[in-house]
Amino acid sequence: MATALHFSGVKTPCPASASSERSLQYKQPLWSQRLRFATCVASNNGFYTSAKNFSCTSRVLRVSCEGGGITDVLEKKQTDNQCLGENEKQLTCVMKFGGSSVASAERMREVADLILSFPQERPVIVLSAMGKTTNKLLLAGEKAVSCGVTNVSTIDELSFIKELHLRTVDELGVDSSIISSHLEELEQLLKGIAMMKELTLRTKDYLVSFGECMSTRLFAAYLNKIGVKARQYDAFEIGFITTDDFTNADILEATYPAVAKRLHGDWICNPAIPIVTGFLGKGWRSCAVTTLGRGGSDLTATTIGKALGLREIQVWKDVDGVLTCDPNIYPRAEPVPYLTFEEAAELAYFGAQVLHPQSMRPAREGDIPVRVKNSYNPNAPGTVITHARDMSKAVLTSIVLKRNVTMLDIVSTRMLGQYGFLAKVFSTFEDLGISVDVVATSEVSISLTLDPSKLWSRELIQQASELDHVVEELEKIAVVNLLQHRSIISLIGNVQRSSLILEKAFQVLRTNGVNVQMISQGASKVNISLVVNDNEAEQCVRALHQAFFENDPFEVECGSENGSV
Ligand SMILES: Nc1ncnc2c1ncn2[C@@H]1O[C@H](COP(=O)(O)OP(=O)(O)O)[C@@H](O)[C@H]1O
Ligand SMILES: N[C@@H](CC(=O)OP(=O)(O)O)C(=O)O
Repeated sequence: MATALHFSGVKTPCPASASSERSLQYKQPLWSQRLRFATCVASNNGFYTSAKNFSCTSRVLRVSCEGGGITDVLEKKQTDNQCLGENEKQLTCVMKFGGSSVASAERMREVADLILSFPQERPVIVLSAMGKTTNKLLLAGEKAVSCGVTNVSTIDELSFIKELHLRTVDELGVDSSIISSHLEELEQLLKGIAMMKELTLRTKDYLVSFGECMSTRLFAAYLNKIGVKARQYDAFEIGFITTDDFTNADILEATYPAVAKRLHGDWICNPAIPIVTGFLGKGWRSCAVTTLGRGGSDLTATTIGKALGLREIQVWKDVDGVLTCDPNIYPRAEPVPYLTFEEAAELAYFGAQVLHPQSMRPAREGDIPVRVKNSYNPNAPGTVITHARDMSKAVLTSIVLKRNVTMLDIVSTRMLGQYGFLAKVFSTFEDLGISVDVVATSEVSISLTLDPSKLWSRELIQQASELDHVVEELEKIAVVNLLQHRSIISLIGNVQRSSLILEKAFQVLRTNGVNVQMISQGASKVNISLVVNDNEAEQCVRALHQAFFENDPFEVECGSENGSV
């Protein structure tokens, strides 16, 4: 049945006219009036016709129909799934907003408006914790270990988190009961840590989960308050099944069908925008809350994208996309318009904080484009990451820096031609559970770097003794030189043009008096890695950026037409 459209926002006066098109402006976002789920009908002096071309942006509804003037616009209310049009039965995309995008009530309002400005989408929203909440929670946990139970309530970071979330409740005008039990439980947990004088990896994951659990509840409540039907989900309750590697868990295959069933099923039964906690999962054996590694909400988003076979995965950040280098090292970094999954994965793995290292895998497997956008500057085109792109003109795409890397030079004590040397070296690392980043070998020696993220997840003292242990084990078969405070500079680009890249890179490094201690061209064909001293690394990145992206006479001299030099 057609009923008059009662938007709570005030319509701008719009006299009846002979025009076949009407634009109506509303104070409230139209989406919040659930117009998305309505069939719009235009009335021509009492004769109702299905509106042709019914479109709306956030606050403007534009309706046109054949056969004369429109005097009113009516909607057919949707009450249940029977009313979902065939193409409305699918969610369309996932939009992930990182901590910087939801750092305050004001930012949450802007993000809500941003989502509503895509009325054609039926998105799944993934959120990180507000601002720097995850860091604060970890610090609070560390302080709790030694501060004594009675002092827990005075931990600065706990006060900060409480104040931030309660202020956000107030400013958004939502009910504080949606997060009050979480805040109480958080304090109890910190008291538990203080009592035990211990913060295990498992407890760390449970502790940081409060950040995402609260941000999603706040945001869902706000959407519901402004009339946009939204439903909050804790990822660990809807099928995000992971390994039990606390602080760095991997998503297991069972996740995809479970998440699809839950989100799709709920949408079909009772459509409401899903608001899902990023970063969190549930260990398959422990059944405890796990986390996917720092920045893991990107992986949550791509996992949902693949699970539901969505059209696009959007990750909204505070930068205009993936940039030519870290803007904190060199502010003149430029957005990269297109990347392949392989380039993006390599970039993330080698240290570009902008994407989680594992996040490209589900997107690549599902062949779903990932768009990296700026929530502070939505009009910027951002970066589109797909399976393939035109590489004919590509030389260098981005420069990435990974600091504080440990390098090992391992020289066999045996004669040339001794088989099994490489196998012995790598089995030592396997036994110790340490992964290796960059490798260069000759018949009797290996230089390699150790993945710092695997070491970082351990206590500092443990790290030092693990390194001693590595050296001890390797010294049974080789002379080992442990070199710390190194950096890996990764040149992500078209390795088909490696000679050109290397020629140019080495000229820059020589001019800057930098000695490269190791070089490796990965099998991926998109990455050349150079190892230099930590204290020279940032200067190298800036000089390389200037040479590759800012003044380019060199390419004309060295590059040949077909790309090989
Ligand atoms: N190559 C790069 N391109 C874009 N941003 C980068 C790059 N390297 C480092 N960054 C940093 O990554 C930040 C965005 O990632 P992150 O903080 O994880 O975003 P969010 O919390 O919004 O998901 C940027 O603010 C920027 O400082
Ligand atoms: N809050 C988590 C997860 C995350 O993905 O955050 P962000 O999207 O802000 O990088 C972290 O800080 O690691």
